[in-house]
Amino acid sequence: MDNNAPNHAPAENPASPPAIRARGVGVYRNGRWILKNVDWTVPSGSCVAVLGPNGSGKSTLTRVISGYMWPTDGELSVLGERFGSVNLHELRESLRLVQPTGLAEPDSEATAFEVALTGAFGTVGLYGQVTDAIRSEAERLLATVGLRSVFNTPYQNLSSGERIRCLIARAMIRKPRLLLLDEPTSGLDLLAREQVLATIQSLFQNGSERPTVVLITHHLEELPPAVSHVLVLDEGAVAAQGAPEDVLRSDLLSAVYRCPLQVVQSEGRYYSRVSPGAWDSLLAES
Ligand SMILES: Nc1ncnc2c1ncn2[C@@H]1O[C@H](COP(=O)(O)OP(=O)(O)OP(=O)(O)O)[C@@H](O)[C@H]1O
Repeated sequence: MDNNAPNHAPAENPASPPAIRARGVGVYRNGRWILKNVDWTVPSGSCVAVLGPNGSGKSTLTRVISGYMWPTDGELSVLGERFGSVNLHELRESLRLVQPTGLAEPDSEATAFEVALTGAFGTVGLYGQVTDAIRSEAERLLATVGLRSVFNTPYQNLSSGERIRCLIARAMIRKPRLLLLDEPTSGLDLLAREQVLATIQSLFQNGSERPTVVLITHHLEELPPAVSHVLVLDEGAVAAQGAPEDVLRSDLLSAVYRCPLQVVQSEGRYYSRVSPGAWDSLLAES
């Protein structure tokens, strides 16, 4: 990796502990390190992105942060609580992980509204007592993510983009302090992708109760302008981290993605353009 790759951790605010603080975090599985020596600090209330190609360790890092995978090495604190001395069950009450296809799929016959309501109880089905306050919060959140017109549509009939926005509304109903979005735009067409990105951006424009958001993605096109810090992973290690304008550089990302590309910036968004003639080198035998 380029020795000039930026490695700027965001400044820590002593008044509020960082949402995530990793020091030398590593994960060893099946005879190799799938995450290596990760130092990373995420300020509370920020929107950050984890970027990297397939197999670079993004999901592993997400699993570690959400307490579903235990690090082999290093120190990790999430929401001010240090792993090893915290009750993970209690910590998970304050964080939410949203994935297009998660382990716990919603009841497909439940309506979008009912799926959003289940977020209040952290269950797949709707078993708890639904109060008026929970109902009105679910309605407000579904409207915020642009799903007012499909309130009563069964989840199974929602489009892929509508489903992920419904899951974001579901995740937000308990006002999590940390929201992990693992490739929320995976498999979406352009409009659906932009609607999800607009949803994430809107979390940062509305209200003071916004959570810290960690967005995991392969593509720099999928970073909303709210992203203030980017962690780039390559083969389980930190390739670079810092402000988007410092990290989303053509040379750095060409090296990480093993593909000559040019990064174009426009109005807070970033786009990659594969360099003309790159295909010749991509098909060259090694
Ligand atoms: N439990 C595990 N045991 C062994 N190897 C694993 C385990 N989980 C992940 N890996 C390996 O670790 C590497 C990183 O995987 P991970 O899923 O974190 O990458 P990723 O960046 O999320 O990839 P993608 O973008 O394709 O989802 C891969 O080579 C994967 O095969």
